[in-house]
Amino acid sequence: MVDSVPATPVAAAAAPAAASQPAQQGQRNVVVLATGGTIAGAGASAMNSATYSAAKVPVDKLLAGLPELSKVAQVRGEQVFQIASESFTNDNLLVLAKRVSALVKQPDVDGVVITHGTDTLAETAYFLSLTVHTNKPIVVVGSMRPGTALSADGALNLVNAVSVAASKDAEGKGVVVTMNDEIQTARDVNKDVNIKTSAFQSQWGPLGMVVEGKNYWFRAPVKRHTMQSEFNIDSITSLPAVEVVYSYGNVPRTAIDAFVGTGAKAIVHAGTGNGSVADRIVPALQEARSKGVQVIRSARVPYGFVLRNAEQPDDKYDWVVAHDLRPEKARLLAALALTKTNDPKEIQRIFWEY
Ligand SMILES: NC(=O)CC[C@H](N)C(=O)O
Repeated sequence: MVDSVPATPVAAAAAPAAASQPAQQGQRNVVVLATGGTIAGAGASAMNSATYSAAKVPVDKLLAGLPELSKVAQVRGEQVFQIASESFTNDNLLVLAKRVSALVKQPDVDGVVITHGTDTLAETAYFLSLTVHTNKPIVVVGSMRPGTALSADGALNLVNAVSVAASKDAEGKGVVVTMNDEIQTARDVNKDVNIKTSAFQSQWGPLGMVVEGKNYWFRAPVKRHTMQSEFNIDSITSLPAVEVVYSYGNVPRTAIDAFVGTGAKAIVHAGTGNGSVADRIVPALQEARSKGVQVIRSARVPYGFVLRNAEQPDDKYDWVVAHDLRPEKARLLAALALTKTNDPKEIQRIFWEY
């Protein structure tokens, strides 16, 4: 563990804070909301690409270390949290989304960047895409190596994020993630690889690339997001409890019963294969449903998607399928759906549309 923040190649550049650099004419205004993660991490030496402390470097220092930002946009930073993203809670999501929503309403803000740990970055990005009503670009970014490491990836990822957030051509494309030169849509992207800088992947492919400050778009998202969303963070004050139960050979019903016992409103089953459910736990899920708990059938298999009434009779059991959403993203969509309805047909409609 590293107690203090050593001088870093990024931070040691010691340029004036990007926010205080003179504005270039016609520059767009981007706010960087910092939440922690490796992009704000620091290791003991340049060799420490994987052994380091996340969430150490404050946003002002991060921006000051990147004078290139002043060529891209007029940038100012805000420290919202300073945490590793595996420790994100529902409350963190609500606080962050409400701050983003407030900022995008300001006429002097053209785009917002969120710096974030990579472990749950895709969850936060998806939550923002479901709940913030705006056409302005929202970009979530992290890094796989701390700024102190050789070949650190955070500096370019952040410059790319600000560049996309400042772009007119990114308007209306929803929340995106800029890692490894790619522009990914929040809904589809996941952290699929650890250690490597090519960590963020989508089975449907990136929307485009950002190279030397210019965006190259190849496709656009078709699922509902931001302006088309029926969920709005401005009217959400808490999220219903939705929990994930992971499946495997010899799985017991213990976790399902425990979550029902602690008052879960929905259980997302991370099933094997096509979202299959072991015979031995089907009764536990049926009992949960009979007590009013929603059952959402997803898959632990990363690619493909779960079909309704394949593997299990969803119509008969009154269950919902998670489409192609990973269990952790299905948790978020189910929680938002439950703020509106308790009808599994409506919840299924929501899972098809978002
Ligand atoms: N690469 C990272 O950002 C991982 C660091 C940490 N586990 C986090 O998610 O915040």
